[in-house]
Formats: sequence, structure tokens, C-alpha cells
Amino acid sequence: MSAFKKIANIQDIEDAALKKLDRNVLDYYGPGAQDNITNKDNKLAYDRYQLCPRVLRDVSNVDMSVSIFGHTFKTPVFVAASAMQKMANPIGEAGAARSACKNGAGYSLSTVSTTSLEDISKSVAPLESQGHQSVRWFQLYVYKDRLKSLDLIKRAENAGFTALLVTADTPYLGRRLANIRHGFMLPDHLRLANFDKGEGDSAKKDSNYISKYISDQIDPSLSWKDLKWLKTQTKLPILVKGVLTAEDAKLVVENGLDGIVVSNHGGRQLDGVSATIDALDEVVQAVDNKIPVLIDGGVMRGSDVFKALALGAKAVFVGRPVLWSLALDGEKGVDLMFDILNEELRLTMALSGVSNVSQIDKSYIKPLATRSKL
Ligand SMILES: Cc1cc2nc3c(=O)[nH]c(=O)nc-3n(C[C@H](O)[C@H](O)[C@H](O)COP(=O)(O)O)c2cc1C
Ligand SMILES: CCCCC(=O)C(=O)O
Repeated sequence: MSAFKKIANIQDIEDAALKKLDRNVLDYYGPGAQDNITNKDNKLAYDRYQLCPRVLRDVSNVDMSVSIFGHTFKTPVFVAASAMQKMANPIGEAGAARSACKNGAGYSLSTVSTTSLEDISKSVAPLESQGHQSVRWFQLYVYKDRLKSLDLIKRAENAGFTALLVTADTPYLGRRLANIRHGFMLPDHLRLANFDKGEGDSAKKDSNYISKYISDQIDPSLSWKDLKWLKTQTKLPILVKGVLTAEDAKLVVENGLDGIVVSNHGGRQLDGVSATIDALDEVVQAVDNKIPVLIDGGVMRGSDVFKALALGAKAVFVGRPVLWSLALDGEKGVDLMFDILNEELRLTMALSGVSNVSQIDKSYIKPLATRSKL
């Protein structure tokens, strides 16, 4: 048997990355909160839906493009906002932003990134001048110091970001046991690049740096009235990230906000909540096509993307797969991730008998059948 092994799927990328990263980083990137139940279930839940393909349809051309807020993306696979990507690879957030741009995919940048939002825009500028389109969204944490958030919004607008994702599920950080046990520290050579030097330094006195940073800085009193106020402070559409119920989905619409990301933060916040794919249907029903609904959590395969689209998501974000891909090979690693997920989605669509995304609906999936008795 040949020892040669080619990376064939996202799990292969994850396996390779787990061998490369050190414990400080792995403890932070990998696990969910508490007992990791929701993080695991985000993935497993996709297997509880089966595909229901149609045959003998012309699938010689498959178009994976989707439109959101007037932008057409070449793929519904988007990059999720995750913190501190330079711990995975020195190119950090710019590697993922450039790869998303080349692939015509949506990109989102975390407030607590290790590359500034201005530098992200600079990193994609050469690609834009070659004709690639970069659609960049900014994930906003709302600080106790509102001026800090307002300043980020203005800078995001000026740097060409075209939507805000306001994270609603993190009034406090979830209990991430590996970080509590071993401590977690942003390595000394890195910093939270959207802020002046020294941001977060006082939290560094605490071994669980991130948890302390959030409790010092992020406003746990955030409520719907604050989001309504935020809406008056920017022309950018605001998506609420972290919605899991029909009730909250309706409130997003009633409060005049522009979109939803069905998310449990990759299982990193409240452990024990449902997998996101299981929450998607009720959110989509509640929203009744008034605003776009997107989803993240546990997406590892093109068929997972297909199932999310079938349940009404307009697009799907991937979080950890981007981090593992950066760890594997920087920007090229993320290119490989897109190649794999796009090819898997294209093939799932073709083998299901659909040639464009608007044809994908609930008739193409069903809950896992129980095995019939022989
Ligand atoms: C290491 C890491 C850091 C993250 N940082 C942020 C963040 O700064 N802001 C945020 O809204 N979500 C953050 N998230 C959550 C992601 O945006 C996304 O919801 C989640 O990763 C999706 O699940 P997946 O990793 O299974 O794809 C982070 C996730 C990870 C894994
Ligand atoms: C201050 C960093 C918080 C990042 C975050 O959202 C996460 O770790 O899930």
C-alpha cells in the first residue's frame, strides 16, 4: 500500500491541522463549551437528514450562485468570523479574506482579529483590481464603551465592509473547560489588531484571558433597544448572529434588522442547545422570507451545505474548517477548502437533480428513516 495520502475532504484538513497546532491554540480553537455536546451535535445533526434525489434531469450545468443584499456570490459557502487567526498561520485573516475573494464567497472578519479591518481591505485590493469581487462583512461585538463600537462601525464603512454581523449570544463567554484547565493566552507577538496597542493587556493578568476580556469589555446588558439604536448609527445592513428560536427571529424582523445568522457560536457558548440545522426550519418559517436567514455550525461537507439550503438558508458560514485550512497551508489551504466544499456541493446538486440553488427546497431532504425490519 502506498503511504501517499492526498487531502480529500474537510476532515482530512482538520486531522492534518490537529497535528500541527500547539495545545494553547488547539484548546481555544477546537472544543465547544462545557461537555462539547452542542459542538458535536452541530455535525452529527446533518446526518439525521437524508437526501431525496430526483433523476433524469439535465444537470450538465450547475450554478451555485446566490444573491444576498444585492450581491451575487459564486458560492453559498462563506467564511465565518473567528477570532485570532494568526495563531493558525502568520498570514492570518488575510489568507481567508483573499481566498474568499478569489472564490466569489462572502467573508466576515471578527472584531477581535489579529489583522486590522483596514489591512484586510488592503490584502484583497490587488485581487479586486484583477476583477475579483470581495464582499466583506464585519462582525461587531458591542462594547460597554459604545464609542469603541461606533468607531469600529465607521472604520468598517470606510474600509468597504458592506454589512455588520452583531453577535447576540455572547453577553459572557461560555465555559470552555480546556481553557479553564490550562489557561489561554494570545501569544506575545500577536495583538488584537483593530485597537491601539495594549488592547486587552489588563485581561492578560488572568490565565483565562478571553473570558476576562469579554467580561471587562463586552456589554452584557445589550438588548433589542440597543440594536434599534445601532440601526440608526449606520447605513449598513445589520444581521443578528446567534438566533436559535422562532420567537427571537420574529423580534429581529419587528425591530427592523436586516438578517439572521442561525448560530450557536460553534457550540462555544451555551452547551446543550440544539444543533443549528435543527433550529433552522423554525427560524425560516418565522421570518417568512422578509429577511435573509444564514446559518453556521458543523458544516463539513457540500452535502451539509445542500441540506441547509434545502431548509431555507441563503448561505452557510464555515468557522473551524477555515482555521484548520489556514493551519494546513495558509491562503492555499483555504483555497483547497473552497475547492473541496464547492466540488462536493456541485456534485450533491447534480446527483440530486438540481442545476441551480433556487430549485433546492425541502422536497430534497427528509428526516433520517428508521431502518425497516427485515
Ligand atoms: C476559534 C473561534 C473563534 C471565534 N471567534 C468568534 C468571534 O470573534 N466572534 C463571533 O461572533 N463568533 C466567533 N466564533 C464563532 C464563529 O463565528 C461561528 O459561529 C462558528 O465557528 C461556526 O461553527 P463551526 O466552527 O462548527 O463552523 C468563533 C469560533 C471559533 C471556532
Ligand atoms: C474575545 C474573543 C472572543 C471570541 C469568540 O467569540 C470566541 O472565542 O468564540
